Amino acid sequence: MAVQISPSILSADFARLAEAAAAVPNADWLHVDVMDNHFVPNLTLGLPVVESLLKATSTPLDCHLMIEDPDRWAPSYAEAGAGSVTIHVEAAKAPVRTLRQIRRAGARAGLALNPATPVEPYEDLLGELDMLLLMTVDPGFGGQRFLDMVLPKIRRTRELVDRHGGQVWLQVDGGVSDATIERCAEAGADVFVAGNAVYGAEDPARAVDNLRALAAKG
Ligand SMILES: O=C(CO)[C@H](O)[C@H](O)COP(=O)(O)O
Ligand SMILES: [Fe+2]
Repeated sequence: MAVQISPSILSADFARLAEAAAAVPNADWLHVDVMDNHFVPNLTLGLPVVESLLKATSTPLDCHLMIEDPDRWAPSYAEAGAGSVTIHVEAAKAPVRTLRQIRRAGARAGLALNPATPVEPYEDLLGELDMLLLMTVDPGFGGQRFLDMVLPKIRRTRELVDRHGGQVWLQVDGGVSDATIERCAEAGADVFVAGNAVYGAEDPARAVDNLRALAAKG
């Protein structure tokens, strides 16, 4: 699968989200971090902002829900028009039902795993998924240091996914930068979220191109 880059608007200016979207016309997705101050100790944005963003950009939205009770909230993001909706396995009580609802509403269904959550117990869920998100930091904040300890899990997940036909995208999120993206790609990731590495750069679009080129090497 070709490399995909999903800049995280968590690292952009929240008063200028439409401009942040326009700054990366070469991105495959815009990554939207929804945090509720319960599942993670930070509060960001919710459905009304996602609805406004959908009107402001044609880049598909990759919504990463770091919230309690995703079973209740996730389908609304898909119904609103998000291209991809990812729920955390640590928070979902009925992940299969919720993933099916996301797909039925026309979005790609994603399942996210924290760094300390093993992937093996979820092998049977692969058929319900369009994307597996392996967090490479503990979720909650942008600008954290990439956790190398997740690399073996990325490798094992790539093997699992390939054994099941290779349809499921493998996304990494957290501390992905010029310095770490090749290692992630080499381990088997194909969708790369980057917040600080894109919006902390002087030229965000150039940063996307650089990340893409480095990932393609890995
Ligand atoms: O989900 C997230 C944090 O929980 C963000 O998507 C992630 O941290 C991106 O920011 P950065 O690339 O700066 O680490
Ligand atoms: Fe994220």
